[in-house]
Amino acid sequence: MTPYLAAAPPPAVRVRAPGKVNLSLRVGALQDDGYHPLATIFQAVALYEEVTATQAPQGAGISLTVSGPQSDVVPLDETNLAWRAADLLARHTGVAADVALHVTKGVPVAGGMAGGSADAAAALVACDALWETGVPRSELALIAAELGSDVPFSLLGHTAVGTGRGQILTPAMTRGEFHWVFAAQAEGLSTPRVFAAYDGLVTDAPMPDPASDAALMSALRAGDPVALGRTLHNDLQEAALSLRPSLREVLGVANEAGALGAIVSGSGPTVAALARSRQHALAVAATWTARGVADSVWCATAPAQGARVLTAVAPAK
Ligand SMILES: C[C@@](CO)(OP(=O)(O)O)[C@H](O)COP(=O)(O)OP(=O)(O)OC[C@H]1O[C@@H](n2ccc(N)nc2=O)[C@H](O)[C@@H]1O
Ligand SMILES: Nc1ncnc2c1ncn2[C@@H]1O[C@H](COP(=O)(O)OP(=O)(O)O)[C@@H](O)[C@H]1O
Repeated sequence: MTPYLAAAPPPAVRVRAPGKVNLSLRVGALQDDGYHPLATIFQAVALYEEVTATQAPQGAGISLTVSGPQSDVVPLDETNLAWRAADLLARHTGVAADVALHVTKGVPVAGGMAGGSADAAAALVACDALWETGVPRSELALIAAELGSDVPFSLLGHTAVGTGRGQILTPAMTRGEFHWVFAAQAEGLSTPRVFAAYDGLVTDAPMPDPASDAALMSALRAGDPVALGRTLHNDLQEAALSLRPSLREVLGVANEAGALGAIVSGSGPTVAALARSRQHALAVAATWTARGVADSVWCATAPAQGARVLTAVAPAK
């Protein structure tokens, strides 16, 4: 009898990368390059995007599919951050960009939680492994910064201070696990629009200084969620609220539910609430759901690891 020989699967690499919340986001005045200087403290949360990069036939180029929550509103062309990441890495290394990308969404879209940036970080790591380009992490971080200000943090993960446009990172020391709840909205907010609203509200913003967050940093080092809740800060919050006034109620309901702190996540419209424990996180989530102020509610612990390979199928020998 002739043995059945299954075709070997093509080489493929699956990577996951986390979303984030800005524990503090301090924003300076608009610069000539179109960006605002930031002093921010990023924390990666255990809500993950997954990107699978599968070797495509020579000359096939890049293709992309997306699944998961809100995948219908994610672009499928060369504007997608995962696509741009594969293309940029290929140009950088001189490799032919023949790859089929699949993105599984696990972070709210256009929610101020950097889901697209996580896709870019994951695609960089996946294509680097698939193409065996061996680009060091430090160089991947520079490529990541070309794709977006939040992308280097998604590579790094955990908790870090971000300066410059948010791309210059210094890891922060933390203790223990924090319990977050997120109230997401189906309709996102555009990051440039929120920064523009900030410019309209705040004239003469001073240069942001990471030293302003000394109390927050000591709460992180102590693993003290009560102190962390009191020191959460977001300069973009009023701008996001001016564009989406209904978020005030979302913040109010979190406070009624006993959240240790509640803020708009980055440029919004997701609202992040810090809970005392996993049980308390579920209670805050239930209150948001019962009051009908969020389109979806997500619980996640933090900090979470940065972009990393989950599985890899090697080429057939
Ligand atoms: C606000 C933050 C906070 O972490 O994230 P989100 O809440 O949107 O996820 C980030 O600064 C967003 O980073 P990211 O989404 O990567 O933005 P980019 O692609 O670099 O820039 C998009 C646009 O946002 C504005 N922008 C971004 C970063 C910055 N430091 N100053 C800015 O003014 C600019 O108008 C820019 O053209
Ligand atoms: N892979 C991607 N996933 C989600 N959105 C993407 C992606 N690539 C590009 N985009 C575009 O970027 C916008 C913001 O993306 P996202 O990272 O989810 O939000 P935010 O910048 O608020 O954290 C989306 O509205 C979408 O048009």
